[in-house]
Amino acid sequence: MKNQPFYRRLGFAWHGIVSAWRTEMSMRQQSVAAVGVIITLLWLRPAPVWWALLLLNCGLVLAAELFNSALEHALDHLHPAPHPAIGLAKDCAAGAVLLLSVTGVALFACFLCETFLVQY
Ligand SMILES: Nc1ncnc2c1ncn2[C@@H]1O[C@H](COP(=O)(O)OP(=O)(O)OP(=O)(O)O)[C@@H](O)[C@H]1O
Repeated sequence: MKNQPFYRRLGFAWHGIVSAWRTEMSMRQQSVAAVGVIITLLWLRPAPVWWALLLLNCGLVLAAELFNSALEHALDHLHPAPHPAIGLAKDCAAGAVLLLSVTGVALFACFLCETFLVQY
């Protein structure tokens, strides 16, 4: 399955995103939050640096969520029985999503402060 044509690899990646959307509630929640950020950017039209920072953070959260989901699928398949190492690995992956979500909220708060408190 290595070195497939580009359109097929795109299909595999799209399949992963759609599967995560269907099976993971947190993926759907993070996607809704990202859409909210995009709507806010389109509404307030801030400086390009805010677009870059906020879109980058949204992308990082969703990518971390996909990695988290990938790890869960692989671990559950390879070792279905409970084990402390499996639990710790899943907790670390969830921690990565949490950290990026916290930076996203902090960034969004800074953006709103600059827009509504500093400018007006
Ligand atoms: N096989 C296991 N052995 C030990 N602990 C586990 C195991 N599977 C899950 N856990 C514990 O349960 C938690 C939740 O795991 P689960 O696979 O249900 O993820 P989830 O609730 O779908 O998380 P997310 O919302 O990030 O997708 C893990 O973070 C871990 O602490």
